[in-house]
Amino acid sequence: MALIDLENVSKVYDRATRPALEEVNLHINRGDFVFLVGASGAGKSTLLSLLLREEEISTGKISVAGNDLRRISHRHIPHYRRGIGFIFQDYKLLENMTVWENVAFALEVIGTKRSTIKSIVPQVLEAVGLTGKEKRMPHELSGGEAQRVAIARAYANHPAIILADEPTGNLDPTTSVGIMEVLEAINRTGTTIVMATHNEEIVNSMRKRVVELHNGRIVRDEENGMYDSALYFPDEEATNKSRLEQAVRTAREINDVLPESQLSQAGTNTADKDIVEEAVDMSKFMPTSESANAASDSSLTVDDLEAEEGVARLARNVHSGRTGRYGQAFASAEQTLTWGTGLNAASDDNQEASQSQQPDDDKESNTDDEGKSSASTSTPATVPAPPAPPAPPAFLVRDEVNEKSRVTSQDNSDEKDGE
Ligand SMILES: Nc1ncnc2c1ncn2[C@@H]1O[C@H](COP(=O)(O)OP(=O)(O)OP(=O)(O)O)[C@@H](O)[C@H]1O
Repeated sequence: MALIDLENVSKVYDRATRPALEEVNLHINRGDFVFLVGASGAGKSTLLSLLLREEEISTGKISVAGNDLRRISHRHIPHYRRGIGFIFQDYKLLENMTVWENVAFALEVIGTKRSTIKSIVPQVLEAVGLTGKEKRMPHELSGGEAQRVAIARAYANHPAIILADEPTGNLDPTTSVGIMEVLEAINRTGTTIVMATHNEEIVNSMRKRVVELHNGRIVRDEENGMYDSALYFPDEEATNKSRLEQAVRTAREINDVLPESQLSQAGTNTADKDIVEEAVDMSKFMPTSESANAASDSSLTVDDLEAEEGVARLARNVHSGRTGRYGQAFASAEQTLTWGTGLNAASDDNQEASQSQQPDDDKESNTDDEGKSSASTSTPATVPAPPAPPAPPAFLVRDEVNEKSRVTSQDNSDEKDGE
């Protein structure tokens, strides 16, 4: 059984004229990263609300970690939610608490020991690049920093699942890259992430699984998917995207033989020109077929190569010098791969240092204000080892999901150490 299972799920809100979700079947495995896309009103938030048990399904069945959500009594809902981190578009920080307290509070309410909280909070804050900002109040943070606090809070308990509803919705593209770095790194520790988004750049760059909703129904469920679907909604833009993909593949295939100048001249009308320009732009970052073959097994496909890159490609696309779909001008990649070195495996030294170290608001962190990093790396963030989690919620222990997730995390951390 998958970690998250929806079987013929429908949701009709009171007084609604049509179902918000209709006959939805969806299976999400442990460790998956899933983008939920679709037009406004398609049902993305409703799906997340059902998973969080904020709303109840009308018909069908949802199982999360083996728990039938219809059978969870109201009294047990808070307990159920301990295994799930939730990130909102508008952060929902506690305004009268500092950064440190916001994260600590999330652990306190689930009964985590004070000593454990003292150990975990600095680790997760470091992981999201907020070391040095512990004493700040939410109103003293940039949007990106506030969202990092929200992520730290959601991840502090090392949940098996993180649900995110438009986490970059209020953020500029540069800041969004940093947020996606954090989410990607968390996902690589074994946490399943389901993220509703309208952000085309992110979806197209990261090439994760894409589930598309339309009028409450799933119309597409695609590995390494793109934001637009020419298949289902063949409007001009989607068609152009699809052609762009084709152009990119072609550019890759001929990368070795066709000079860039000739490639640039290939387009004749405006749409073609845009596509070819973008293809040329992207092809600069793509390995030639020779180097790809040398570096990997000959069965490796273009899709495989694309799927490998994720946030790095997002950063490149965002910083390629082009303006974005919404006309933004982008800063350089060096300025935005901000969240630093990730979370170190919790050595005794580290823990002692972080426990004894009082947060210092003026202390320089590797991330200053959002988008002004002192880190001068152009490589993607390293995979963090997860913090040592507090006692997991009983329902996840029962299903052994959290245990497996932690094993995966440990594996990842070991792998990273060995690299
Ligand atoms: N609490 C509610 N009561 C009644 N109808 C609702 C409620 N919440 C959502 N709906 C309706 O359910 C449908 C799906 O809404 P939902 O918020 O899930 O869409 P969405 O895909 O998340 O949209 P957006 O991208 O704008 O956030 C819409 O028709 C919406 O009007």
